Amino acid sequence: MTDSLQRSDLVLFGVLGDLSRRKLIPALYQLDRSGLLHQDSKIIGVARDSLSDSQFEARVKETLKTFVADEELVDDVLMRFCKRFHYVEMDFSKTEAYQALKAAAVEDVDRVFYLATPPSLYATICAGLSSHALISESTRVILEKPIGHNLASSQTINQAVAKYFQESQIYRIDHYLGKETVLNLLALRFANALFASNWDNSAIDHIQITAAEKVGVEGRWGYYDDAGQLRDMVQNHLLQVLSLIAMEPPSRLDAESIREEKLKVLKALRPIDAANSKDVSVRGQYQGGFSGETKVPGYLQEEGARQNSDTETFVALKVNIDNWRWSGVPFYLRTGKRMPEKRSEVVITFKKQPHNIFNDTTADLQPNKLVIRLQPDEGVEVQMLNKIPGLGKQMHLKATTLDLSFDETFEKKRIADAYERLMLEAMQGNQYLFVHRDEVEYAWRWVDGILAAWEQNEQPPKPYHAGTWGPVSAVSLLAHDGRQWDE
Ligand SMILES: NC(=O)C1=CN([C@@H]2O[C@H](COP(=O)(O)OP(=O)(O)OC[C@H]3O[C@@H](n4cnc5c(N)ncnc54)[C@H](OP(=O)(O)O)[C@@H]3O)[C@@H](O)[C@H]2O)C=CC1
Ligand SMILES: O=C1O[C@H](COP(=O)(O)O)[C@@H](O)[C@H](O)[C@H]1O
Repeated sequence: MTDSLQRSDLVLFGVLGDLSRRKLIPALYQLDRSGLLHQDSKIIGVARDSLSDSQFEARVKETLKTFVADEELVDDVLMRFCKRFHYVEMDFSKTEAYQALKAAAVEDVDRVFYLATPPSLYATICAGLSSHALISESTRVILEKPIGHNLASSQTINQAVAKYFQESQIYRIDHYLGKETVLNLLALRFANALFASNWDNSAIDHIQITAAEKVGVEGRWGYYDDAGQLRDMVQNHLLQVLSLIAMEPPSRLDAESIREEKLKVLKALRPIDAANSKDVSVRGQYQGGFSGETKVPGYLQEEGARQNSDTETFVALKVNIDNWRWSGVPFYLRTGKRMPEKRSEVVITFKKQPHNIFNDTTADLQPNKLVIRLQPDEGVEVQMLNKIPGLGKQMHLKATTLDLSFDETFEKKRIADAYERLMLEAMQGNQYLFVHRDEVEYAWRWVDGILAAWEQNEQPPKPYHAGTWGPVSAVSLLAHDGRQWDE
């Protein structure tokens, strides 16, 4: 399988960090196990701890034992995988330290630099690489999110990186774009005439996008308190999902065509400002409560918490897209920590039939729904009405579900983690699952407007108990329009 693969080597900055341990190293291992790493590809791990190659190898093995299922840890793959690694100790902020990397990266191959570091280091790292002639035309750089804290800081980062890399060399990660089910949105929309012809305001009543997490902020209070749920989840993941659902059909399945269409959606988002933010946005912050059976602390009682923080851990928004296709179709977005369950899904509610000929008192003509379960239990379901079998003049209807679970339909085929797909695509030089600079900046422009409105209107987060679906006002947001969240 590796014959058709392009060789590229990976340099992983921040190889000892949380993201590398939990996601990147396990994902690279899985790619190797699936025969998707070129046989000669090398991985250089870079961080500032002083470790010999054998100490580093022990860390890699320990990471894999923790984050890869026992039955997937195969001895010969593990041996091959560890042989690919080399560790370089360096302080990223010191220009002279890049000499050590230069000495390790002697082969003349395509190279991908993955910056799994705080974004404040991106410019410094790019400058260090450049000063040691480690960047060529074929070099690519992967940037982790968040790209900045607002529009201004994201522009600063993007400009700094652009001094050293062309846009075609920059791969901005949004890991939702690597999820199997998020990609399936493209198949669902553009491979099925059934949906393609019903995908606008003539057929759709409204759309809900939920990304609920059961966990709290865990050990990430420092980072999270500075960000909040709007910056952490809406600015990137939810807006990317929304863009894929709302965009016009791209003419080709390539980076340029898809990104152009997503960008048009971002440009068409109706601003949320001080005049409307109280009507169309809800902020929440969790208090103590229960996660399943377990009692859990509130946000302000988490380890490392600063008292009186008014950072939101929940956001609900009513979003309008001001264009021809979506005029009059609201998109309701919600995302939060410490929800009752982990669930990300898109629910498309179609319009009701204009007239009921059935005269069935047991069921009014409930609208059809298309539910796209992004995670867990990945799948697609269509809710529709059917006749209950039976003789008699009177027809009785029943709400029924056509449920296509990926697990059953595709015979329990393993679903690859988003980072596996994204690293594979970056190493192969395919940019279509990565975010263009303009998308990042338009998303920030819109999000900055919401943040400014919250500040101007003094909209503090409303409390909700851990283990619930957010503050009551999130329910009112839809109730006000005669709708309710899909549970
Ligand atoms: N963790 C996650 O789940 C997610 C993380 N991200 C993003 O990924 C990036 C990395 O996050 P995460 O792994 O959590 O962060 P960590 O702080 O856990 O890891 C950062 C790594 O960079 C190293 N580092 C930092 N400064 C220097 C320096 N000057 N010289 C050498 N090494 C340095 C750290 O070394 P040391 O330990 O010595 O400080 C560590 O190995 C961030 O941009 C984050 O926003 C995005 C989505 C999810
Ligand atoms: O980027 C992030 O995403 C995770 C949620 O990702 P998921 O794939 O588990 O849905 C979130 O927990 C984290 O706060 C955020 O930074």
